[in-house]
Amino acid sequence: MSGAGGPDAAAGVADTSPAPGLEARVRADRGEFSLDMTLSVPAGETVALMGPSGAGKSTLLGVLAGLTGFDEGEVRLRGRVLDRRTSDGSATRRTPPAHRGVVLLGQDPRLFPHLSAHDNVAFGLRVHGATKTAAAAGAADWLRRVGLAGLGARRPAQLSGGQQQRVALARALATTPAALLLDEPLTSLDTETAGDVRALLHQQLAATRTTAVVATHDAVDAVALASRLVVLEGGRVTQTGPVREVLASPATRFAAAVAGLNRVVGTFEPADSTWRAGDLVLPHGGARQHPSLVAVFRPSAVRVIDGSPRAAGEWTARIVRLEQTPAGVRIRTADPDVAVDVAADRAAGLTPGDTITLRVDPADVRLVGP
Ligand SMILES: Nc1ncnc2c1ncn2[C@@H]1O[C@H](COP(=O)(O)OP(=O)(O)OP(=O)(O)O)[C@@H](O)[C@H]1O
Repeated sequence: MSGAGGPDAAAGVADTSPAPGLEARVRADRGEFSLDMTLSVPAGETVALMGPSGAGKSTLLGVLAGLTGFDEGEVRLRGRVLDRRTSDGSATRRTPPAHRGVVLLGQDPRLFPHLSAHDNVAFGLRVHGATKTAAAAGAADWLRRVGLAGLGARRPAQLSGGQQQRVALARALATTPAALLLDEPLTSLDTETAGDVRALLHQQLAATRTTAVVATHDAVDAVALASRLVVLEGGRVTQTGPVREVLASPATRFAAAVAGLNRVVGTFEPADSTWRAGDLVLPHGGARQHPSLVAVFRPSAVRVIDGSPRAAGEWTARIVRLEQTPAGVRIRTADPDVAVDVAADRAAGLTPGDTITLRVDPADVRLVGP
């Protein structure tokens, strides 16, 4: 998208950079924990934010919403500086939450319990200056858009969790925020309801071209809602890129776990053009001779076989843990640390400490850079 109207356009210089959406450079110190990162969400796009518990996702969203202070950095929206703080604290700018054009929607819909669904949405519009008539019409229109036409008279207590989240979404989007922040918005919903609300979110974010950040623990949310994924660990960005690229080539154990993949760090042996990690040896074309390469493969691509290893891709491993999964059993092994998904009957009789022989077809393994 061109930056027509920006300073370069005024000077007659073609500007091919994306229109500025939400941009932040934030350092926030919280005793033992510090958040130190940059974030850039082009206008109209959705970025997913994933990280383990305590990584700093909520802290970042709080900073962006103006609810949480930070120690150094800047938050900009549509090119306008909302907050700025230098390390010595001498130059600060602070825009209060109500004047930022940013809406934060969390797990809890936070509806007014004494107001009907319709009035909850209309209230948001009234606060933003709509007349009573316009607010009523807007509320009715938005309740229809989120699939709640006919339920406007109900109070939150008379709605299911998913319906309440739809009302909260209608209330948030009705005011056409410059940025929408979603903090695990589907976590408290059952799988089927979460799927419905996820589809609605996707549809409405796309239709309204709202600049959005969605913090989530679920890769399905990232794939369904976002164009880019930012992985945050220990207050630092460990990987960022198009969602599917990050999930296909996870740079950390956390990102691999999110993608449901094994990520095994090994070494390239130029002498025999192999890649190895412990007893796992795979043929290697030698095209990318990094000293340390990462093998990425699905837990379901690994088989437990009888006998001793005889070929490339077969190795012995010690079981450290057995986890029940809906589809069977996940076997965890050490040196290298690998997850293996097998049917329940294949895992019968196995216990932690046992040694087993495993096999992965080298064709099912992708060797990626370190
Ligand atoms: N006011 C505070 N004072 C001290 N530490 C804090 C404060 N707020 C947050 N923290 C710490 O900051 C870290 C990041 O917390 P945050 O809630 O942002 O993580 P998160 O990624 O959102 O986690 P979760 O996925 O569990 O919600 C945690 O270690 C937390 O204990």
